[in-house]
Amino acid sequence: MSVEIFYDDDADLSIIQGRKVAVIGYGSQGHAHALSLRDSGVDVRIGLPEGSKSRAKAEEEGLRVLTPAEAAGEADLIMILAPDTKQRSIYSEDIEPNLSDGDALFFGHGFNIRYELIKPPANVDVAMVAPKGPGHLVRRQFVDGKGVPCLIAVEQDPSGNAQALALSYAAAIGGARAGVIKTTFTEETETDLFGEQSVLCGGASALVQTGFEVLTEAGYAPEIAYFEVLHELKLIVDLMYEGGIARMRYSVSDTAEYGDLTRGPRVITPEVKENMRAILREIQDGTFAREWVAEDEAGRPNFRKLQEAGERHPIEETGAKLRGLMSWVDRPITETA
Ligand SMILES: NC(=O)C1=CN([C@@H]2O[C@H](COP(=O)(O)OP(=O)(O)OC[C@H]3O[C@@H](n4cnc5c(N)ncnc54)[C@H](OP(=O)(O)O)[C@@H]3O)[C@@H](O)[C@H]2O)C=CC1
Ligand SMILES: CC[C@](O)(C(C)=O)C(=O)O
Ligand SMILES: [Mg+2]
Ligand SMILES: [Mg+2]
Repeated sequence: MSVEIFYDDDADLSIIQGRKVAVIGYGSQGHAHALSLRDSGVDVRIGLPEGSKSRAKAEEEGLRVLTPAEAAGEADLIMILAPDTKQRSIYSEDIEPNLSDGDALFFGHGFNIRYELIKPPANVDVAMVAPKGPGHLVRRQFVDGKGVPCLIAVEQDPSGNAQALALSYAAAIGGARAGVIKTTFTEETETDLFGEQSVLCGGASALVQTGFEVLTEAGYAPEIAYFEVLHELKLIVDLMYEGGIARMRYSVSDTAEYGDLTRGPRVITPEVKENMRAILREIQDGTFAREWVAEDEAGRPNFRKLQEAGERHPIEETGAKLRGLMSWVDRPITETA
């Protein structure tokens, strides 16, 4: 199945420049969208509750900060970039009462629409602009004249203009420099959850931690294990990013390539593929979404326990020490890029 990919020449920036945009939330994605929209000549205000710790960061950048309800009332395009689990209540309390004919409701991820936690009225456009990358890098790439690819989707289109509006928004945050692919809320949500759980975050973290454990439990120095399975992973992935797996295999030694081809399938066995399929089924049938919403409503006890265990993993102590000696690696995450 072929996809439609759009670039800057396909987008009309004046469409988003003609709207009053409210960005609800100023975290990883919120700050990136808000600052890049502003730098692209868009009229932006930020919606954050009184007392939010993000308020000071947005104000330091000279952005106008209102409450979510005030921002939604003023704007004719509302982009929700608060945590997925908070969006349902923000929508019902602050946004829904402020929606009018012709408004557009935008999302950075399809979770709340796909799992029907938010059901917008028929008179507003509902669309998505989902960058395929962490927000701090979305902003960093924009500032560097580059861009992170984005997915766009349209769920409701009473204006008949929702796709052009989403593409214009994606261009304003740098996405159309890299490529904007048209998809659906369902496809974005399911592939995004699968990617972060199985490969990008869950799979990669578990692979690195397990490799570190195997080496250190066998008596090798933690510093050597860290460089081998974590630090060098970025250098290897950089080659894949630039030229695919083939370029990485071209650059590593024949010995490494033979080990890759013969041992890789012994690590990622058919059982691992079955596990990935089971994870995908839990995403598709709503099991994961129900579990995550219930965990959040219960105050996230299991989430916190697992976070603490991750922070206590010995690789973190070794890594902190080594990164502290490489000033170019230990780059702080900021909200200004
Ligand atoms: N992180 C990423 O890179 C990516 C995220 N997304 C999607 O973007 C959305 C935002 O995620 P992310 O950027 O990670 O979120 P973060 O957790 O980084 O930031 C959330 C922001 O929302 C604010 N917030 C919390 N409660 C409210 C509220 N009641 N009203 C308004 N604002 C509130 C927080 O403020 P405070 O400081 O007070 O907590 C914070 O500024 C999600 O849909 C996510 O799936 C999509 C692609 C990548
Ligand atoms: C990979 C995690 C992500 O989906 C992202 C940065 O794209 C997220 O939800 O943060
Ligand atoms: Mg993602
Ligand atoms: Mg995600």
